[in-house]
Amino acid sequence: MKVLVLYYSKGGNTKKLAREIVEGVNSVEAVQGVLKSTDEVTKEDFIEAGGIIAGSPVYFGNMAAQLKAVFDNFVSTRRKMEGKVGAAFTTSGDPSGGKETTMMSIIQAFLIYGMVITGDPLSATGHYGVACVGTPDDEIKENAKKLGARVAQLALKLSD
Ligand SMILES: Cc1cc2nc3c(=O)[nH]c(=O)nc-3n(C[C@H](O)[C@H](O)[C@H](O)COP(=O)(O)O)c2cc1C
Repeated sequence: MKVLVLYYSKGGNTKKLAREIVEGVNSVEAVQGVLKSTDEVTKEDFIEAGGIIAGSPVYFGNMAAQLKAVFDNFVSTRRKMEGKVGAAFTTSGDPSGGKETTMMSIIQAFLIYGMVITGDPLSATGHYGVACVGTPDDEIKENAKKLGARVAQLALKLSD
């Protein structure tokens, strides 16, 4: 079982979070994390994954155009994505700069792909996903690993 960790990052903050999340995915036995940027990802990565955790910097309270373009361009995979797990992560510049609205924009795309959404577990924040201002600190990195592990566990269960 593969879980795709997909990200766009210009300055590196969101990429740092993605790296922690894929570690969490790989902590679950029988699940392989696949870390891809929006430049690298292919339609096969979508189809082969049991779950996708997608992240973007907050751009005007929304996901960056580079991630939106992947969802737009991969629409032909939609019928093959139903029932897979989807989750979101983000980094922002300002504390109230739009982290939740950005994660919701990613979650909205997953819903329309027919996917099953999860937030981060209650042992992390129990909210919309993993998010931070700027570069992730140690606590956020732990939460990122927990989100990765949760999606991996759910993807395994849903594939039964
Ligand atoms: C075009 C653009 C729009 C942005 N819009 C917002 C915003 O609406 N709210 C916010 O808090 N930060 C905003 N930021 C700041 C980024 O979200 C923040 O610096 C982020 O951590 C960058 O991630 P990266 O290092 O992975 O590229 C914006 C940055 C850019 C370049």
